Amino acid sequence: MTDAKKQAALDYHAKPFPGKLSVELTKPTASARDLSLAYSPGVAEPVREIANDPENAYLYTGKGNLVAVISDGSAILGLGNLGPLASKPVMEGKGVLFKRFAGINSVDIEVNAESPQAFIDTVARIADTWGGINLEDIKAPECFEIEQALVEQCSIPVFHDDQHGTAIVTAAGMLNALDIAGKSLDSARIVCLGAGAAAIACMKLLVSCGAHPENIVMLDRKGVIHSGREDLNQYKAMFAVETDKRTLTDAIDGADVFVGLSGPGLMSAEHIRSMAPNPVVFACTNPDPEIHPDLAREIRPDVIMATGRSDYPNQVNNVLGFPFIFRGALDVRATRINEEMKVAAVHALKDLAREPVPRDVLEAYEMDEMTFGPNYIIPTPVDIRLLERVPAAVAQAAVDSGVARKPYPSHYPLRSAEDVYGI
Ligand SMILES: NC(=O)C1=CN([C@@H]2O[C@H](COP(=O)(O)OP(=O)(O)OC[C@H]3O[C@@H](n4cnc5c(N)ncnc54)[C@H](OP(=O)(O)O)[C@@H]3O)[C@@H](O)[C@H]2O)C=CC1
Ligand SMILES: CC(=O)C(=O)O
Ligand SMILES: [Mg+2]
Repeated sequence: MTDAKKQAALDYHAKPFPGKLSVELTKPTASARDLSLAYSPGVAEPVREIANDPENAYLYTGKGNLVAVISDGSAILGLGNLGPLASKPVMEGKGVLFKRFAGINSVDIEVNAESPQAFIDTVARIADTWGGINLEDIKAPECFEIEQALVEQCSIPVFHDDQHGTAIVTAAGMLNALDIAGKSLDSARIVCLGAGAAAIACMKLLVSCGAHPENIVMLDRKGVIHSGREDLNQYKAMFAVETDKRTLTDAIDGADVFVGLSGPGLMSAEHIRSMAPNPVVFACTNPDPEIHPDLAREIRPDVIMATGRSDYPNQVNNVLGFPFIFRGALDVRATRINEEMKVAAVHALKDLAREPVPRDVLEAYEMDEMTFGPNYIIPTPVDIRLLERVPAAVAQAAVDSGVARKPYPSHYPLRSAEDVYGI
């Protein structure tokens, strides 16, 4: 970023007052009567009702439309382990996106935990008062153990966004990009740089969608994850292949697809030059991708290029996933976000990209045209149709797969993030 853009980003967060979120009141508080209902003595009535039946928390508190965004700051974007406090702008940012795109209230919680177990215990102890828990920017491999334990211990959806949100959006974009490139997932040769939270989940979901594990070469800091390595954790070991390739240079030669979920600037001009015709490059590290899109396009005019950023075409970023997935899950009071719900979200996102783009989206992006093709493989986050389609698909999948505690919402499809209660 230029110095001017860096300053603009700091000013945005600092002025006119610090931070990006605020709490608002939803009931009148002007009179003594109002206060006697909102607080003492009136507040005792819902307390008694909830003590009698915990389900009443959905009726008398904001629980049903409230998600906790929880991090330990151990993998903040691609910036690394900078700790809980430094993660707060990102977690507030996730809250902004929950509210802006899906009308979901959220509070960020940054946990200073000395171990995965301490983190699990902290979250498990507060879980009951939320509608859902969005885990964010927790590094691998700890994130896998943390998420699994919390899914098992909690009766509300627990979703590690960097794993599943990223994987859902990547899979949707990938299916479209390969289609545009005249290729298919089941025969594509895929290189994944990174073997952490996002990378492992993305490759797992691509395999569920039709990619062949033997066509995937994954790399971590030590190079190619191959069957001869003895330093692999169980998650990386799932992707170990028999190969004599050892470096990114070896692996990328002739590859159809590059997925970067690793660190900035790790893909060189030589790497992209050596890829197969019509290469698909998802350089998804934030804020600075594995290769700059301008450089990628200059070297490979035939590339289908995506990044995690808002300021270039094809934003493959979990912002297209978590607000809408939680919307659907909350609205049917799902006990978890299962594979069926994730796959439903993939297809809703993928299919929407193939429809004509509304004028207000073009205006928001200052474009005359966005048409399904190399520069438009996935919808943009401001597309209101996401709120209509993705929660509906997720909610239906939750009902069909038996994890919904309420029927498919009668007020669906949703038309506005300001009107999500169906009142
Ligand atoms: N666009 C999007 O929506 C999203 C993008 N991301 C991006 O993905 C990246 C990873 O995030 P996440 O999975 O949560 O983090 P993790 O810490 O869980 O994983 C990071 C992975 O990157 C690997 N890595 C780091 N540096 C290098 C390197 N020089 N060469 C090869 N591999 C390297 C690490 O290797 P090792 O295992 O050896 O340490 C590790 O496997 C971040 O940059 C983040 O911004 C994440 C989520 C969403
Ligand atoms: C987008 C996101 O969640 C990340 O880069 O970590
Ligand atoms: Mg993240």
